[in-house]
Amino acid sequence: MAVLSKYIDRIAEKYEQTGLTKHAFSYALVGTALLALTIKVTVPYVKNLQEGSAKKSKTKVNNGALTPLVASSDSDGTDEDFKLAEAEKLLVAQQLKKKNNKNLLEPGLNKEFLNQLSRLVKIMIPQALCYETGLLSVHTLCLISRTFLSIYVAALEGAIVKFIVRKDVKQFALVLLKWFGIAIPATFINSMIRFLESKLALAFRTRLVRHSYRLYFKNQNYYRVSNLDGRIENADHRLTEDISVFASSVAHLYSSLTKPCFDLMLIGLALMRSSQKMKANMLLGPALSVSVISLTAHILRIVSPKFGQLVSEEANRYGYLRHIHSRIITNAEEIAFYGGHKVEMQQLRQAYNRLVNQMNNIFTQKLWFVMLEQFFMKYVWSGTGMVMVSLPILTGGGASGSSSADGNGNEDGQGNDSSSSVSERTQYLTTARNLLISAADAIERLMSSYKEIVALAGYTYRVAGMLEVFEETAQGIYSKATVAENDEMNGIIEFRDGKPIAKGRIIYTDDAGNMSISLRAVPVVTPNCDIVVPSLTLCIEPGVHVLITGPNGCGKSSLFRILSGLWPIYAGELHIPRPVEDKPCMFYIPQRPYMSIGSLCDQIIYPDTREDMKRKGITDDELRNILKMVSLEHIGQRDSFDVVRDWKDILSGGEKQRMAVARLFYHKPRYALLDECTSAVSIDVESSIYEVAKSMGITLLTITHRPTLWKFHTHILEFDGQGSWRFRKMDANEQQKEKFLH
Ligand SMILES: Nc1ncnc2c1ncn2[C@@H]1O[C@H](COP(=O)(O)OP(=O)(O)OP(=O)(O)O)[C@@H](O)[C@H]1O
Repeated sequence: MAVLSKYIDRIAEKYEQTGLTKHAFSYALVGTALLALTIKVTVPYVKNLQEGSAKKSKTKVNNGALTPLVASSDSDGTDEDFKLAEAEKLLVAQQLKKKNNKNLLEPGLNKEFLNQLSRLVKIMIPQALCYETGLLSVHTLCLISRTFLSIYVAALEGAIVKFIVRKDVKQFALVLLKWFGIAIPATFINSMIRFLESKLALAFRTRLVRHSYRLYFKNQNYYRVSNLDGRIENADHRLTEDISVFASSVAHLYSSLTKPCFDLMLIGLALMRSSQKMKANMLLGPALSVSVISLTAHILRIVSPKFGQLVSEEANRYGYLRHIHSRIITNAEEIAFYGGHKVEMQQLRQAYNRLVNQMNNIFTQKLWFVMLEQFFMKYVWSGTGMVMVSLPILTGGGASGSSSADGNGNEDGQGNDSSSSVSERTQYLTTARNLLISAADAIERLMSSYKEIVALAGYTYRVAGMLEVFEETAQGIYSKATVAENDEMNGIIEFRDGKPIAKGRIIYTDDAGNMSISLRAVPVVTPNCDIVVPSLTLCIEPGVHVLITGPNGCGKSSLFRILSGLWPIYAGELHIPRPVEDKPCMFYIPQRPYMSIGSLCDQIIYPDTREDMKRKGITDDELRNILKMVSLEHIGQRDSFDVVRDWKDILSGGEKQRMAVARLFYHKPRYALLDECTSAVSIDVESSIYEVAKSMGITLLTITHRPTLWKFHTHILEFDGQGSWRFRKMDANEQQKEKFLH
């Protein structure tokens, strides 16, 4: 810098000889620098504008097609970027549409935030006397002790400087020793504050997690939230990441709000006391500092970006990125068979790019805000602090008298007086300076906690929103963006506030003599409110084995979802026998069986636990026998019942289906809902499975496309795919259908 200015000076001198003054030269230099800066800022902006309009015109020419036209002159890289940007825009548009549909408030420091926060606080601190309030009390005690220690340390440092100025070695050594002594409790309390903050965050998180897990598993909410309701995209992210960040920021905010408040209160008192000692005006300094701080805080509040919204959007995008990753992991084999890595990678890149864009946006907004914040806090406040500290000395009663005595070069006694007053003033100045630094630090933390509060609003919105949705879906209140009300539905589905009302009833029968399942005018309606079958009325008695047929998408599996209570019943009545302990009424087996985490035994008894199995008095030998019934005895011989393996990957498709049937034989329900559950099992094993099931007294409701299974059924329910259906007894010829087909 110095070399540069010398060089500029020399050039200016040269030009002075030609008649150009130094002033004119410096004006020209500053003007050129400003012009260069303006060009640097405006040119990229104008370029961006031009590119934006060029892209717009490109898409217009394409007549609104989703993929934009690719100009032949463009390089590959630009085309790729352009396509990604377009795909990203589509994603943004989709999310915006969803947001508009949700019609929810944006997160921020408002009444809604306070309401949501108070609801969450009640969950995190359920009683006045609990583990959390204990932690909070100890934490508060530590914070107060820390403030007292800071004031004491500031006073000690003032005394150290006083004894240095007085050249009093003995006293200096004594105070220094005290200063070291106090360091031990001070550092312990500092570390304790951090420890308690982490413990508090974990305690809050645990309460929230337990509460939300309870809700998540209430009334099959884990299914309803993702299948029947469209408000929460990634429940897993909200249940893990968001709750954790929310709990940490609440705990952090507690200490970053309370400690500065204590600091300010006690430091203010200490400062006033030391001003009083100096016989100066006690109120002038605090009044000045309060007005400067409130003015700067007001300016900062006005110009502060909406961090709450920004953080919430970032969390959304991060959640989406994780969602895509987990989809790829879940469907890795299918994607690999299709060779779909290009499409999947593009989707990942898009999701990542959207996250990066949002993060960049936050960084840019933070850059200018932090600059202004630092300017106020580091310079404006320091200046005010200097004025505050000097005011008692400049306006104080004792100061001027002693300085004039000093100046006149008085006798020894007066000389001693003046030197002691100088050391007193130095002590005051050092103590006041230290206290002011602590106070400034406290105010800075208070101001930055505003940002934290706004960010917390974002997390509160996501966590409280999740709990709200869980509570609603548990009660059967769903909201889906794709649901549209139209005239055709009016007779069947009733809408209130744009949401469909499930008016149908499930009635559990306790009559041991009537164990039939009956549907009375029940419509089959999808979660999007599409009516698949307008009205279904039938009665299935025990021993009435029903074969369900019809074209794809006609509502066969949907009927099972209604019977199992997964989908709401919008009208009519469903009568089912009340499930009694140890004997479920219905047991559903899907085409793609689910393998749980655990041992071979856990697979067979799912969803029972080992304790349930013991209680029912079922032995390992019986399990072996069940495995034999489904021709899986080799698995039982290969592994012990207790060995834990990844059964999803170890068993073949057919073996997994047979394992699912083993569960049926273990539970022995009244009715079995079999949804193409033996499609990968060989025909001979399949036939023996059906025979065993019937011999166990299980009534079969089977969806199948295999004619070989017809003979095991007595009735047939046929859907035509247009909403009509027929339920009738099968005739003898139909039962022997397989023979006719051969
Ligand atoms: N979760 C869902 N959300 C919205 N619509 C759904 C959902 N599940 C199924 N549907 C729709 O409901 C209709 C009936 O589906 P269902 O699964 O009952 O068909 P299906 O008769 O079992 O067909 P397939 O023989 O192909 O298994 C279909 O049009 C399907 O698109």
